[in-house]
Amino acid sequence: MTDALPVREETIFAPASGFGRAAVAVVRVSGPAAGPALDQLAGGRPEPRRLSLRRLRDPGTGNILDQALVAWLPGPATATGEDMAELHLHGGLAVRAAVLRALGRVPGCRPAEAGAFSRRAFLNGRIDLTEAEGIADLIDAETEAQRVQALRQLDGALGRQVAAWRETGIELLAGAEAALDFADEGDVDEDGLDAALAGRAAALRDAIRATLADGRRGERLREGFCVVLAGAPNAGKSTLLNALSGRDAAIVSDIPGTTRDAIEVRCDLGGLPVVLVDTAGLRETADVIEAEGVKRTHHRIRSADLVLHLVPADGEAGPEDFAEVPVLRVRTKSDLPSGAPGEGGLAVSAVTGAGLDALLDAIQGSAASALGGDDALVTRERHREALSRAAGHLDRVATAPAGFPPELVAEDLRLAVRALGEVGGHVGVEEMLDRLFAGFCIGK
Ligand SMILES: Nc1nc2c(ncn2[C@@H]2O[C@H](COP(=O)(O)OP(=O)(O)OP(=O)(O)O)[C@@H](O)[C@H]2O)c(=O)[nH]1
Ligand SMILES: [K+]
Ligand SMILES: [Mg+2]
Repeated sequence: MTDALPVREETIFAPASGFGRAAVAVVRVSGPAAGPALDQLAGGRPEPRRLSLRRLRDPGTGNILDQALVAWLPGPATATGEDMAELHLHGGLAVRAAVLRALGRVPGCRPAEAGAFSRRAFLNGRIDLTEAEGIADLIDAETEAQRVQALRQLDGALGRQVAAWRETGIELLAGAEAALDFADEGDVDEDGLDAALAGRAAALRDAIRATLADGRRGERLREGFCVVLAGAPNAGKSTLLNALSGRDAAIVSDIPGTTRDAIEVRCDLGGLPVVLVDTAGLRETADVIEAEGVKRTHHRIRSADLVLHLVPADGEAGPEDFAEVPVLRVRTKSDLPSGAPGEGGLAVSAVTGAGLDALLDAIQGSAASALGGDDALVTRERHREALSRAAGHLDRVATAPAGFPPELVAEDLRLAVRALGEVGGHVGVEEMLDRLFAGFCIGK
């Protein structure tokens, strides 16, 4: 990132490790007063980038607070780009509270709000927006596949690709601007330039569209593969949710219409994140609360990645209309004598456990084919929206009819570059102007 922003004036501090007692608690400090904070609490700044054992004292009273490992990390080559200090304390609640209190007394120091360290890292150009999102996703990752995807994004896979596209877009824009400048002077072959420009814009558009045609694998992996359990009341949905997740998450009873609110349980199936959703049984009902539950069920079904349509061995199939969502029919209560002959699908019994492993395998298989395949670069709707917009502007350039006003071509390229810049948080035009003047320097 090239847009240099001023270093923040304030110094922030916060525990970097979790809450609750632990062997060690790490407190991080970032900003111009990080050094003075070490001077006042630790009696000086140790050798940079080395952990040193120090007695921490309250700067007001001189009382010893803890024995801690202390690091002095002068900027700008730090996580935030600012001067930083790290205090590795004994992880007791009172120790940490006392040290945080003492830091609060250092002039210019204040507690950090959520995300403040990453925000500074972004503002100081240490990471781009996609890397900041990668950090957040890595911290939130619950399954192996999510961890791998988050780390790939933190490592810059998406950021680098989009930056390369943006570079190409800036080159095209510079070319278009130059053509505009010299159009009146008659020393540029306008038709030839237009054809080349259109061809390169089309290639860039196609590259972006190919990346977008990923079946939303990246977003689904972040959010979890959503499996909705649906069927008539008393089909055994809540019982099956509990059996599949190994948790007593949903209320079960022999009263039809027990479940009203959708109940979600997140699971790890072979390293893949799967969200199981229990829903209200589908039926016409005069009960307003149950009717609201049924409405919510329909909503859940529409946004599902897979619907398990539960049909009890001893009962009716219930409604069959599940729109465009993939449906797996599951015959429940297979321990009961069957009223109707089985018509394919899987048969399970929550009472005997029969068929549960096969059902889990089937769910895992669907999740694997939806989430697996080539590594997805796009992991959020934000990326998808900006990239689609960029591709749309490039498409207008690629398909512009002969004689299309060059100002409008340049404007579309500018908007495409801007949309690409939004992905990584680079939206400045300075860089573009630098390049324009550097690449087309003709003594004007
Ligand atoms: N024999 C047998 N009974 C089951 C099985 N699964 C569920 N049941 C019983 O079927 C009844 C309904 O189970 P629920 O899990 O509450 O059914 P549901 O589909 O969630 O019902 P609603 O929330 O009312 O739509 C309960 O009495 C369960 O004990 C099974 O595999 N075998
Ligand atoms: K029930
Ligand atoms: Mg239920």
